[in-house]
Amino acid sequence: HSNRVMWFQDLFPPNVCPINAKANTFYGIMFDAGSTGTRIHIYTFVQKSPENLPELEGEIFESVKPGLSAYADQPEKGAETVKRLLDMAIDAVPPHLWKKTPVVLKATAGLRLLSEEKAQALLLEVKEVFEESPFLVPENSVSIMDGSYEGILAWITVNFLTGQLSGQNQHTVGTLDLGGASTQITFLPRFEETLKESPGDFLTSFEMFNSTYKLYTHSYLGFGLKAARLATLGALNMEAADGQMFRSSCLPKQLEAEWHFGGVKYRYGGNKEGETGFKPCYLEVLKVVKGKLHQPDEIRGSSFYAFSYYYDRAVDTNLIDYEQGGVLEVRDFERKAKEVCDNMERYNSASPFLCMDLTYITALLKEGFGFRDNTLLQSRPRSFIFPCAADTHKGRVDAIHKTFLIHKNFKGKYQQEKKNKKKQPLQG
Ligand SMILES: Nc1ccn([C@@H]2O[C@H](COP(=O)(O)OP(=O)(O)O)[C@@H](O)[C@H]2O)c(=O)n1
Ligand SMILES: [Ca+2]
Repeated sequence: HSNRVMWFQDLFPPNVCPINAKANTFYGIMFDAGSTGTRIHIYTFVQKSPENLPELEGEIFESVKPGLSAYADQPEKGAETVKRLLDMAIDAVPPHLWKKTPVVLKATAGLRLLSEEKAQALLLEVKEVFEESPFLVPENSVSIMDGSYEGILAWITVNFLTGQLSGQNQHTVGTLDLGGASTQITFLPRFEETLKESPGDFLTSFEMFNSTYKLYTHSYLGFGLKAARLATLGALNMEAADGQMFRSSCLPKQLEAEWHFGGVKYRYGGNKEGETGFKPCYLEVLKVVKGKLHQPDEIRGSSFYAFSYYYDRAVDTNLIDYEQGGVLEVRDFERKAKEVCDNMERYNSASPFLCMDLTYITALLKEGFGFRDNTLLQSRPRSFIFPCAADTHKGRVDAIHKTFLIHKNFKGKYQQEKKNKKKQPLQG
């Protein structure tokens, strides 16, 4: 693939990727507190001249598991995981810039699922860690991110970085993010009908680069991959699972195991005597999604950019390449689900949940959102869009995509590059 010149290589020339401090360098620290893990992004920006906007020069990334919500009952321990990540920033940012470097944490679905009380306790402890650090702590620096904002940021990132938000012919692509606890769908409606038929809170307008965008976006809480496992097992929203055994036809017959999620321990297993395989599993999973999601007509035919667990499971089952990603159809997930579920014993080296996960993805796409079998999904590794991303982060499309700050910062550079470079959108 080395002969494929990507337009963004000029945005992020490899030789400027490493972080090296210069006089006009400044930093920003962003935490993505997801339901399955906490991640730190330490960004370096460089202002080359006073009239130019600063440019992103590099990123340091690190992550820990589990996510903050696993510490629902030990908020101090949760905050400690944040502190350990923040210590990396102490090493990465030169001391004279500490006081000018903002630190922000945005929590997503894991904390949304907790009680207000437990979520606030965690956020408070994190805030304390920030305040004890030498960094700049802006107001409201530690908060739960709104679900529609989460969807919009992903959409902007993908479409901006693929060059769709500048110039005339804007062919934006919708985004599908499948997290651990929630899932987002975001697209730019082309038909008046969609705007009329959608619930009011599914539509959000915002302005960027002198255009107004009215997006369809929604975050479904409890429909992330891990939450869906619990829902399928009938164990979602159980404060204490009391050692109860949850069984499913989506799991290997003989399996009996334990699983921790959101600070709760669950026992789960296969249908020892009963049925297993794709058919009964699909029926089980169907109960979780059927009639629960809004189905905008116009998405049936359009293609989407799918990442997070869509990407992970597609890679796990060799539907796409880890480095390159690829294009697949909704029915590819179904084909794989059948293959895995109907040969469960053969797949026992992988996660015992592989059958359930693939079946859920199939049901979510088809019965949940109403996609057609042949709807195209692009699933790309994060490194495809962010070639400078740290190696540890390869294969991940960033789900929180670092706030408007960065998009604003890219603007000047991007327009400059476009003049003498043909952009190459993501394609098969
Ligand atoms: N920077 C990141 C962070 C997470 N992810 C993916 O997001 C999924 C986990 O979701 P999450 O822990 O953020 O859960 P939510 O809080 O979004 O529901 C995994 O598939 C991760 O690989 C990503 O692609 N890029
Ligand atoms: Ca996420």
